[in-house]
Amino acid sequence: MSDLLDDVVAAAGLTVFGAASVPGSIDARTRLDPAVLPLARSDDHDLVARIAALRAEFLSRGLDHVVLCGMGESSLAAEVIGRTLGVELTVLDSSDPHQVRAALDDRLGRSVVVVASRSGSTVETDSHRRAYQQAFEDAGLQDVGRRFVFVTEPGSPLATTAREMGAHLFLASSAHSAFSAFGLVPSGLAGVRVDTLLDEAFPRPAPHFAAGFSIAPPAPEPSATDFADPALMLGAALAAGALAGRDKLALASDGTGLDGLSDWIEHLVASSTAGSGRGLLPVVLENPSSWGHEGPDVLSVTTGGALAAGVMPGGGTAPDLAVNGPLGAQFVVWERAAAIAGRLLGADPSTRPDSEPTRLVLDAGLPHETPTFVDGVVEVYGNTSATTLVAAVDELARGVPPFGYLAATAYLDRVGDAAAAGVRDALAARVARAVTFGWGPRYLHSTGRLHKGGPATGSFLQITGAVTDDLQVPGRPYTFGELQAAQAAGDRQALLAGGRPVLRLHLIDRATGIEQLLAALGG
Ligand SMILES: O=P(O)(O)OC[C@H]1O[C@H](O)[C@H](O)[C@@H](O)[C@@H]1O
Repeated sequence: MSDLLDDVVAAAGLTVFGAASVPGSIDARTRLDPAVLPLARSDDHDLVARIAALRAEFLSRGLDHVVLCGMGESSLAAEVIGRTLGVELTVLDSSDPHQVRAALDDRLGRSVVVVASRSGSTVETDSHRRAYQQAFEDAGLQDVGRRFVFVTEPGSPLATTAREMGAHLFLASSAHSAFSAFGLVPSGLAGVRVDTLLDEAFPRPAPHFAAGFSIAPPAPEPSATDFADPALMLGAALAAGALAGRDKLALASDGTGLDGLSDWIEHLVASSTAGSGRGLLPVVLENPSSWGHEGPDVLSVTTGGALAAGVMPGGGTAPDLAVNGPLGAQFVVWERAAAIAGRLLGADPSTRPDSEPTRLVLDAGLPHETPTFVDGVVEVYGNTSATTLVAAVDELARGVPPFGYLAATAYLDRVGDAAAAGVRDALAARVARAVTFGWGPRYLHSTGRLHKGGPATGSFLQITGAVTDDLQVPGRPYTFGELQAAQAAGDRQALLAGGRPVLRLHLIDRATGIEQLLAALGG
């Protein structure tokens, strides 16, 4: 792959430079031409100061637990920022009733809730807002509206709700970005020094961000290499890789601290290249040498940058590309690179996932299905001739075409049932195909679009679980459990209608079922 990158770079007249720990390193700290810096918006100039003032107000009221309700781009950047910088932020992007209940039960009296949605109409986010409002009222807390912070676009229904509730409101008037209010408000309220993050992203002097930030003395006249553009190199490499058949983008942290970044990149790349018919399938790996890091259809990329020269990430496994730099610089480079790759691949950036399947199921009622067979605590649904759990999964995997992929999706509690994520590695070790893992409904907002809109080379293993403690969505005729079941059923129906094979495993007992599944796959 390094040859491919070299060709791309040479063709573009660029030079790769930086402290390369591996061939193909891209230094995300490389200075960008100020003319191409994004986010030249005057309305953000006081954002940092507003966030700091609001945090101080909350702390003075004893509100020190920040919950973020938002799906996809509206929560992923803030989650990565908090995770990377070690600042606690509770992210709620699930319809699982157990996960929602656990969040509501966690320090409710000390909680502030950030409701983030660009459109203001995303069903999960609206449901979370309703659940928190109800819980605050039931607990007899005062000034409920002032415990909410809304981040949305001007004119969205959420802006109206915020005003009606007397809540704090941040209007983000441009496209999603880690550096917009969507990334900065929740993380800043939770205690992240957002000015430091911005400094990492926009090396000084940054004329577009001058107001609100300290301004360094003018830099010396830049040399030609200072303006080599890592985003252009990375974007060109991603697109060139996809066009050359490397359409699985294996993403891993190099172990130097940017651990949640791959999930954010997954969403960014999937949404930027979906709709092109030849999108890149992001495959988030546990580490650089996990199953799935190599293959003729794989472009492997690590992110990090604190490794000494010559030290390979992941205990000696060299990736095709290494993108090095601190978190802020990574955000800038990846956002632009994904847009460039999408453009080169002919993607339509305006496509959004279809929420119609969920709505149809909610309207018509959940389908009545009978398991094909039951193995232990796992009900198996789908068109299979197998009679055991492992045989059914193996049969599904055998049907994946060469260079296709197997996507495992889990409509479970991603905190309480976290062990289910181990299914990815276990499956990948078993089948000679790319294997992805996504929590439902979170993945519907990112890779879900590729599953249905990309090449029809995927097979799908959907995992659902028994709900023992359901929760009503206030003001709606359904519970969180019913919403979750409708999302899972809607996705199954949409996949099957598109001719994609689907096997569903329903865990009658979640913890035992996960253990049983992992044991079966490892056997
Ligand atoms: O911010 P919202 O309007 O609530 O949208 C949340 C998510 O919805 C859709 O899934 C979009 O494809 C995502 O890119 C977006 O992040």
